[in-house]
Amino acid sequence: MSATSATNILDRIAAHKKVEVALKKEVLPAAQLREFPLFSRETTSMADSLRKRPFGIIAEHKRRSPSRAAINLNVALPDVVRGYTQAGAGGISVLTDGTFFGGSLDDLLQARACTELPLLRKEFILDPYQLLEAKAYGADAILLIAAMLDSKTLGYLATEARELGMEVLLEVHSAEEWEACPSGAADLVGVNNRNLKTFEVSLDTSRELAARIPDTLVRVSESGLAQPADLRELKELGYDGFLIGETFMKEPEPGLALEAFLKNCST
Ligand SMILES: O=C(O)c1ccccc1NCC(=O)[C@H](O)[C@H](O)COP(=O)(O)O
Repeated sequence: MSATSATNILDRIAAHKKVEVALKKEVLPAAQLREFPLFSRETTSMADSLRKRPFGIIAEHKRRSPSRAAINLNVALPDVVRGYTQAGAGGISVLTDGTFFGGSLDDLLQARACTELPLLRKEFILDPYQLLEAKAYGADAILLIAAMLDSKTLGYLATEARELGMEVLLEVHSAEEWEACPSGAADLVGVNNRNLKTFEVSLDTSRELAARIPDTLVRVSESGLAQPADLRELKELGYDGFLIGETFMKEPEPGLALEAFLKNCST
């Protein structure tokens, strides 16, 4: 996709999501989600899992994306999730958006059946209904994107997620976005290196924001991480976690790719 057509990707996703969520509420009322067996499951802390590892990687299941079209349509999700688990991931991110990323809530459910690691529901969350879905399908943590939410909605969704026992990964793209976030809304702060207007990736975003985020929060660098040396540098700057999708998913066996990557992080 060209930079021009990507200019308003978050706006386009948000417009689509509003319609999608309204339809889903008609088909499956919120009260029924609360009856799902996993709804009462005790969650696992993504923050703790990342912090206890030398390099806490949240490895992502990602078939395709607006910036890359097809990344890997040939691997089975259970193989990816089991491979990531065996390789030493600190957590797993599952993209559940269908239209733009080719994911689904069924992917999250399958992932839950394949690992005890904390699972992040990677979704464009605008409505508390999506939090109920996340819990019902096995998530331990959810993503809130500062660029998509006003401060009041962000604070409200964060509180609701915590009441359901899930942690909040709050994603920011700039210092301005971070400063505008309500305090206390995040358990983990994700600094996204991908500019969602141009799709360009620059680790300078993580470098610039590192010192602005207090070390009481788990700092996660997201997107465009392809080299173990990048992780070593960002760890020195204070990052506890690293969200990585394409680098592993573009390989025939993403789990083996993560295993090799982690070996090189420590050498
Ligand atoms: O990846 C995209 O093209 C994208 C476009 C628009 C909104 C979000 C997008 N990605 C979501 C993510 O946050 C990444 O999948 C995640 O950080 C992993 O990134 P990468 O390691 O570069 O696959």
